[in-house]
Amino acid sequence: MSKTPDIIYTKVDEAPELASASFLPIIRAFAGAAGIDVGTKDISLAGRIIATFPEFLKEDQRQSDDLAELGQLVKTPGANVIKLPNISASVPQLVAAVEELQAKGYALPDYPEDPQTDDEKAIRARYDAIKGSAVNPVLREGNSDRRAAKAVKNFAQKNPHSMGTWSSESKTKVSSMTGGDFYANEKSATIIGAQAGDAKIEFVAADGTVTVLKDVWPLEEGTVADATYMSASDLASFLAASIEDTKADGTMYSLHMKATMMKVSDPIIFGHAVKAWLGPVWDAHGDAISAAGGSPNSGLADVLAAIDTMPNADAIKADIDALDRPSMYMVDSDKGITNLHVPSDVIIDASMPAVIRAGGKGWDETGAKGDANCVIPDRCYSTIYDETINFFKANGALDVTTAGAVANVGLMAQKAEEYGSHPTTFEAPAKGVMRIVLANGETLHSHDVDAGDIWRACTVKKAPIENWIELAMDRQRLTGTEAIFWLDANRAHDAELIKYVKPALEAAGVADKFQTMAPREATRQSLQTITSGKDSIAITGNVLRDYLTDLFPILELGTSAKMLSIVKLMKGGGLFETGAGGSAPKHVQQLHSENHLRWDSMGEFCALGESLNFLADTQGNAKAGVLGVAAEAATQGILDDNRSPGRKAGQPDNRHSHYWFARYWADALAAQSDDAELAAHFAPIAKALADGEAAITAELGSGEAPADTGGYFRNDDEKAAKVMRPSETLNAIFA
Ligand SMILES: NC(=O)C1=CN([C@@H]2O[C@H](COP(=O)(O)OP(=O)(O)OC[C@H]3O[C@@H](n4cnc5c(N)ncnc54)[C@H](OP(=O)(O)O)[C@@H]3O)[C@@H](O)[C@H]2O)C=CC1
Ligand SMILES: O=C(O)CCC(=O)C(=O)O
Ligand SMILES: [Mg+2]
Repeated sequence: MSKTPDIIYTKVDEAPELASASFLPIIRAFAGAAGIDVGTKDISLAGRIIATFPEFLKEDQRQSDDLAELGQLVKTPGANVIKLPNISASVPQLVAAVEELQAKGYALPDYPEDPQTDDEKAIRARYDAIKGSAVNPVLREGNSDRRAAKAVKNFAQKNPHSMGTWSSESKTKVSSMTGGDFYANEKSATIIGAQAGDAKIEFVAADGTVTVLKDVWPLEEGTVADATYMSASDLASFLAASIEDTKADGTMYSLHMKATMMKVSDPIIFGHAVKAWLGPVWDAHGDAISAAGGSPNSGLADVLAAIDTMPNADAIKADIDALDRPSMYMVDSDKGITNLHVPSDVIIDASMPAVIRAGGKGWDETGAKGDANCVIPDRCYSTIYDETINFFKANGALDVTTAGAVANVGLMAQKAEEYGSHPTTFEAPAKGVMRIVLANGETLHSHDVDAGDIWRACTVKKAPIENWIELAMDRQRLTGTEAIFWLDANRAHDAELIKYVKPALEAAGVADKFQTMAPREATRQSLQTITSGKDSIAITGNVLRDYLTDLFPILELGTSAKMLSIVKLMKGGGLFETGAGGSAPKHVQQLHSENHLRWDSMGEFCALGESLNFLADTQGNAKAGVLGVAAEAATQGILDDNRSPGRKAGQPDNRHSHYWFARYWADALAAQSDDAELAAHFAPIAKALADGEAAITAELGSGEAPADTGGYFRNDDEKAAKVMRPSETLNAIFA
């Protein structure tokens, strides 16, 4: 068996993958000089699709299941993985990726939108496993430590990004249900003694017939197990009312969900919103639209495309146009893409901070800026956005130049909480009872449900909870700052967690260093703390980890892409995620049309330094330590000299920032005295990089439209290398 590389750098999609075409060869050249082997694993959407269907493909088209291999590796002490953001695909994205691969000669099966035969159902199940957030939960075998490196925070304070102004007159608000939601119906318990073992999830129909929905659901001792549901009829009433409410306010309508991460429940909720928006048109034509292949769960775009194929398309569209609706928050007003078009276009962790950063503003169909009604049906976490908006209305926008930082310690390991609930989420088939039956025959939780109610169960295991509390204690001790457990004693699940947290803090004698507050109160207090220039640590569950590590960085730094994002794996390895941001589809479009890549690799720079230092610490690899310290100096150099990419074609872009990173890195290695061999090796490289500056920056170009990388979901490696490594002078230095 071949040796596992010292560091694994993931192959992903979209902008970060394009950036890798330029940056990875540089990393390999530097690491190679120190005898460090950097391998790759393909976790891209296209790669995962190809790995799933070998029997449809020619021998030379097949590829290994790298995600599964990586999923094993992260459970070993030697793991050292740099994980870039990958696509968590909605159905429209998945279908587009399959179509691109088919056009490239991969004889993949079509995605069965409406599977009928057993074969189609089996194919659909295999595709569904690729859908949504299929990667992160597999790799996150540890809890999350996300924060801005000191240098990054200092840079943001000295170079504040643009922020919209907040007025106390703003009509922007968050709207949530007042009952019947997941928050209202949650039940939670900790598994003890004979309750442990394989549980079942069952649906009991009104006539007593029992259907087993999940046969083997292992629940270990100490696991916190929850169940809850959202009433479909309460949701529908709420959505209809929220449209009227938006009209009365004179604002624009927007819906904010996480259809990628919550890949079962949230597309259903999204579908309800599409149906509510279409109102009487859906009532009249819904069945026919469905028969024509239109699925509201896939968004308004999918429904409109189906209508286009119908004989009475014009009449239906006229009815839609005639609806009395408020204005709509747009994803792209130039292209007519509404908030309801595609479920993956408006992802709450990025979309709500965008509205808040802009001073509560969105853009409507005409491209006009205005206030928005931000509809977030469930109340479990919507309060954080509501409170943030209230805070800025009362106090004005955050002053970036003086604000402190909110770091996050997030409970994430082993598919913690809601983000692990996909296999245990069900739409109730009829009126009846949903229940969890334990190994000992006891019913743990049960709910009376109606047809269409969205019921889900989820768990968090004991070891991850204990590890999370320890991580929180470590971070608090190392920083000495305010530290808040964002837990709501009135919420069933949080109350179970508090039973772990309180005694653990008391046993360690540090209870006085921590506070526990419900999300709304914790939001207010954290905003007060950073407004006064101090720092806070938010210790949260998995969903708030996701939301807060975009919300605060986007307010404080302008983007979450610059965050340090460390996952201390529970088996001893390290997973270094690059930033908290996504994969920025807009950036790819800009590269293709203008040959400018505005992706900022700051997240990769930070992760690289951490990964090398981790290699030094865990493997006693002194050369890795020298490279790691030098990489940190290079990151500092990028910040000090403002070498990050500009947004517009013609400005220095991602490729330029990699040149500068290489140069600062080589300078630091040449200048250090801990390793004479490395210093001698890098001295001539540093000189060549400096001497070549004029030629290299000219060759790197930017703004010579268009650029062809040979694909969107699957680039042609040679073409991508040509676009992303256009400087012969630079390439020759690392040849
Ligand atoms: N960890 C992971 O694997 C994650 C994956 N995703 C996936 O990414 C895709 C898009 O997600 P979405 O949440 O819409 O976010 P985007 O990737 O579109 O990011 C939102 C905006 O943030 C800015 N941004 C993000 N990263 C960078 C960067 N490195 N450099 C400069 N600017 C940056 C860009 O602003 P501007 O356009 O103004 O330049 C961008 O448009 C989806 O497929 C999603 O599933 C999302 C989150 C995390
Ligand atoms: O896995 C995903 O889809 C998104 C993850 C994410 O947004 C995060 O962890 O911040
Ligand atoms: Mg996120």
